[in-house]
Amino acid sequence: MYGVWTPEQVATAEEPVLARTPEGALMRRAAHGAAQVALRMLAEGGPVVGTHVVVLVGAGNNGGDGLWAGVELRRRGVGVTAVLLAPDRAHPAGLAALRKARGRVVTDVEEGVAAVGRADLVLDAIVGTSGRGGLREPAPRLVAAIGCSVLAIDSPSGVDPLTGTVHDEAVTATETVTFGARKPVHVLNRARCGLVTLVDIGLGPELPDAPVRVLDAVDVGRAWPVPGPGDDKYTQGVVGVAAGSAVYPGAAVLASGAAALATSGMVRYAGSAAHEVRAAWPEVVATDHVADAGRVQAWAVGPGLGTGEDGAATLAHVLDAGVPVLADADAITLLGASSDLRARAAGNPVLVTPHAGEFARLVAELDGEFDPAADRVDAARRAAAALGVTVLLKGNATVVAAPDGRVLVHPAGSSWLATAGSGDVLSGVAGALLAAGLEPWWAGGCAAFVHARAAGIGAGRPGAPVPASHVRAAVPDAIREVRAAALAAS
Ligand SMILES: NC(=O)C1=CN([C@@H]2O[C@H](COP(=O)(O)OP(=O)(O)OC[C@H]3O[C@@H](n4cnc5c(N)ncnc54)[C@H](O)[C@@H]3O)[C@@H](O)[C@H]2O)[C@@H](O)CC1
Ligand SMILES: Nc1ncnc2c1ncn2[C@@H]1O[C@H](COP(=O)(O)OP(=O)(O)O)[C@@H](O)[C@H]1O
Ligand SMILES: [K+]
Repeated sequence: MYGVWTPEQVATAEEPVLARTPEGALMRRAAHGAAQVALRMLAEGGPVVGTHVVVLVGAGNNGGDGLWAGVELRRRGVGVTAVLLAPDRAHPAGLAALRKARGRVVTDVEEGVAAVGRADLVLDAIVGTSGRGGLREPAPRLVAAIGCSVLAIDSPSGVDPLTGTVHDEAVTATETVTFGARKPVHVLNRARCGLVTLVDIGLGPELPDAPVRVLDAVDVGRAWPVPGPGDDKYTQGVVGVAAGSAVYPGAAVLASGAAALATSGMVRYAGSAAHEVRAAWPEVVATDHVADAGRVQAWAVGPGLGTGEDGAATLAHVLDAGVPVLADADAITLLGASSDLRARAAGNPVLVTPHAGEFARLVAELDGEFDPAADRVDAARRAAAALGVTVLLKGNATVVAAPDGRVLVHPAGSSWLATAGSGDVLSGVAGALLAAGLEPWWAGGCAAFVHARAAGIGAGRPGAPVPASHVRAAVPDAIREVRAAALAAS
């Protein structure tokens, strides 16, 4: 597990470190780390001596990092051109050092555009953690001229460091090198950051508890339920899947199957697709109504359920059952439209798994601002607090927010999971984990992790779509992988 800190928290942590280190030392540490990454990137194309790097230098300390990194690159025989976007405000010491190292300094925008066009590598030192809003001219013109690899210093300029949202013209980095701590942009917008390298500049002891965390394979493997010698099918937790429908049985079949593959206890199914579920998964005990389903340790409710009276009655039944509940799809729409159902869920171990559209319906009747497009971590956290349930907001970066404020982010490796039915697979996996006793925040985080890995494995070789049934089929291999990681780490 690793932590992610807000730019504000990182700035606060920097203060005491700045106070006890010689002036400029922290920036030199950061710049040294950036230069190492730049040299590695250059070396991938052959000898670094004689290559040409352009540093886009903004007005703040981010520009200072870029200038000092340029100084180190000059010492390694790299040609360096610094393009100053705000010539009067470029970091004075860094600029003087680069001039001394015989780096070229350009202030004319046309000259800068031409230099960018000839570069082997661009260092984006336009703006870092203090960047706000869209890039101001002339930055967009220079960014638009980039045609080679880019190393973003701290964060890709034009992408909000706190939320990962993109404003107009922004840098798409091949790699990003960051300092002291990862910031939200690095997990919320992987596509813009590329590979992220973290350089230690000694902030560790000064950082508070991480407001956002990211699970790794070892965490997930350690948390995954494994039956012991004394276990039987009941003691491992029985999961009930309340999904439909006879017309569209796919959701029920996908969710039930995923539940059967995720943990080894028992799956019950209740709903109008009982016949189809039984045919596809003979091990699932299927009935038509939740009232006849028998005892379960958690319910996964919603996919294909319908949003009419029957669906509402089913949801009310499972929310009153006194066991953890995973609510997805139609169950989310029903919750959003009924304060009575929301009251039954609040304060209980409930995990809701909306995509963007379902999230909007879920919070429609709540007071306050919930805008995932502006800040998905904040939106999920507020929704979880307001509803008193754990919210897993789906998307390229999945956010899992508990009502007590804990947040996990799972950055997807690719976007192939955005395929019909893959959410039903996630429901089955997460429901099974709830039944096995994981609390909703962990169940959501572990399910999202294994779901994404299953998509990668199910696709076979990377670079092609993966249908939801292949994602489901790859769940056991994904579990094997995280368990192997946990065993290797112990
Ligand atoms: N405090 C320190 O000693 C350290 C700071 N570090 C670096 O310093 C950075 C933060 O430095 P600063 O706080 O000076 O701020 P930045 O350099 O991130 O940005 C501030 C400057 O960018 C301009 N700016 C803001 N938004 C803009 C936009 N949309 N378009 C164009 N220009 C924009 C502002 O007017 C201001 O001049 C970090 O990202 C990191 O790279 C590192 O060197 C580590 C140590
Ligand atoms: N752009 C994306 N990149 C990666 N994963 C995505 C992206 N968009 C959606 N997903 C994931 O795909 C799944 C889609 O779920 P959902 O929208 O409920 O689909 P369905 O209802 O068809 O089953 C979720 O796990 C979600 O996090
Ligand atoms: K930058």
